[in-house]
Amino acid sequence: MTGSPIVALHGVAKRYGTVEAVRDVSLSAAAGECVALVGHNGAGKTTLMKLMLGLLHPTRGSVRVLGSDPDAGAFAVRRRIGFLPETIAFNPALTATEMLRFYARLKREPMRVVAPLLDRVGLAAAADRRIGTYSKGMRQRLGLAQALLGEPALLLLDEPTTGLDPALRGQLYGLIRDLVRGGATVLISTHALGELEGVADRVVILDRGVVLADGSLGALRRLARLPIRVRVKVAGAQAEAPAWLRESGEAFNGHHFDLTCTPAGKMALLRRAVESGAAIDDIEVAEPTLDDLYAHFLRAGDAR
Ligand SMILES: Nc1ncnc2c1ncn2[C@@H]1O[C@H](COP(=O)(O)OP(=O)(O)OP(=O)(O)O)[C@@H](O)[C@H]1O
Repeated sequence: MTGSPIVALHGVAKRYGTVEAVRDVSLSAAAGECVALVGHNGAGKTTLMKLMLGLLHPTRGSVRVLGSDPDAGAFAVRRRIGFLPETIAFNPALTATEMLRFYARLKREPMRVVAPLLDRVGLAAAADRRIGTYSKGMRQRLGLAQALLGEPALLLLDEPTTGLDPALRGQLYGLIRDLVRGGATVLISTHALGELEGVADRVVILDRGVVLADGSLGALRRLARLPIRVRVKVAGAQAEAPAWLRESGEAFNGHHFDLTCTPAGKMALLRRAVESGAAIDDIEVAEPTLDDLYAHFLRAGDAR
């Protein structure tokens, strides 16, 4: 990380009455970094974003955004932040152009930025249609255009892919990657760790207000050391399979054996299977998925 972080939280807690929504959270995001906040419902993702926006005051700890305390609410800082809330309600009677002009005025941005922004999010052709006629994906893209007003240095996107089909999700993540390449810092909250490959530089896994893990997907995979599953299909009957396979694998479905190995042991296992020659018909290797990784950290959190 170079320079001072764009977002820095230290020992942050937030209570709503008796509910401890966030407990002792420390995290940071550098310029040009995409950080994902991943957690189930109620994990504290939205609360963290609201703290970063200065909409909430922490019960404990410190929050710094773009070098300032967001609680102070300085306009110069707020205009450099873009926010896409989890649910955004637009006036259905207005067109996208009218709506975005309204938001541009609030952010003191010139009207000339509106048309290029709508083009950037793929809404140029529908710019003068009433928002009431828009699909969920189109409304979400309009929400993103609103968040992008003023070329923000920091973008907070609260569950931006909820309700989007896989193609639209891919487009949204493409846009996010472009913004990050352009130097913006992006924080995305999501339930779906599986979507983040190639998008998030870092992932912060949250559960019930606590950070369970924080690192790149590669680092989290190394930390979790989840086993690799290998399914071996034998050519003949299971009883005639090579002894090493019968001893170390679990017979499955008449012609298969299921085995697990560590990443370091994978090649040795595959060589052994290949050396068994015609006795083995096929080998399937299933690396742990991101959903497996997420489940692992949640289990580890439960055990604490
Ligand atoms: N204004 C509030 N008053 C009381 N409790 C609240 C308030 N806002 C949030 N909470 C509680 O704080 C906890 C964290 O909520 P938060 O909305 O931050 O989670 P989240 O991870 O964004 O969840 P989701 O994925 O459902 O949006 C939850 O238990 C929630 O019920």
